[in-house]
Amino acid sequence: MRIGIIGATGWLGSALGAGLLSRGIVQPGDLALLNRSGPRPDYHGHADVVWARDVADLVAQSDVIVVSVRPEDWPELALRAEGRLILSLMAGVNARELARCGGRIVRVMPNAAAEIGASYSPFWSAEGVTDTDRDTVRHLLSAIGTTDELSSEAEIDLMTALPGSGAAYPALMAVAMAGFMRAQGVADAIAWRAAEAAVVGGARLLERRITEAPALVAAYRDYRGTTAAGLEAAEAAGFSRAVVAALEAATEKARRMAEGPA
Ligand SMILES: NC(=O)C1=CN([C@@H]2O[C@H](COP(=O)(O)OP(=O)(O)OC[C@H]3O[C@@H](n4cnc5c(N)ncnc54)[C@H](O)[C@@H]3O)[C@@H](O)[C@H]2O)C=CC1
Ligand SMILES: O=C(O)[C@@H]1CCC=N1
Repeated sequence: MRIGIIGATGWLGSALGAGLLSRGIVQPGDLALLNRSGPRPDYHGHADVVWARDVADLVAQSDVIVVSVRPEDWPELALRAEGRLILSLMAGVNARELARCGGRIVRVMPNAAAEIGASYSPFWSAEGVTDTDRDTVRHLLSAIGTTDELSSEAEIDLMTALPGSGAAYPALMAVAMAGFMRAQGVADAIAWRAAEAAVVGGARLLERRITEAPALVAAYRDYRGTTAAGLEAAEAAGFSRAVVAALEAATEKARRMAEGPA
């Protein structure tokens, strides 16, 4: 099966291309790539991938087309892809709009952990997508992590807010934590290591047991010690409310983008 990636050297397109090649899901000669800056002599260690001349050339050389350009760049693509399976990674471009290209539409919401094969990339299939297409989608997404099929397109907007945000909120928390340490006079490198211990070490502790998070919070609270004091102050300052507000704002933005200009 020939795969085409539009936006192949961008953040996500590149991560997907790397994952597809390194896992042998696609052979280099069956991977057609398009970007704005033109062909590169090396693509993730491969010289023999196919660089398309333009969108029409990419479509001609692909059975499945991954659209990994930013939402604002979608209209200018003027994609015509009759009979092709289209995987759109774009936030806020709805299936009705995508269907104008003539292909069978699947919307996927990956995240930046695709870079390390750890994206959770739920997808939603529009009308006309077959069970064979679904198998193809699952197979391709295994290149960057795990997936589930969603039952409604509306859930894609929710998935755009989370998990689409990827490392954004952990990074924001790390910035605030390291900032506190530095403000107390702690050396830069040590301040960052302290933040890393909480954000990265904490995340690793929760890996594959995230449903135990409430019990973990309760366990810390039970000490009635320093962390309990911190958790209480965080909640009093609106920590959980801030998380919900962030996810509401991101979901709302995705919905507004999908509705198009007022
Ligand atoms: N970066 C992220 O964490 C996530 C991004 N997404 C979605 O994935 C899509 C891609 O995002 P990123 O990879 O982060 O963006 P990016 O800006 O890193 O990559 C987009 C690439 O598309 C290329 N491009 C734009 N117009 C083109 C055209 N006409 N022909 C060929 N190439 C063209 C750009 O030159 C760029 O390299 C976006 O629609 C975004 O909403 C979804 C989930 C997470
Ligand atoms: O921030 C964005 O718009 C992209 C889409 C989802 C995550 N990142």
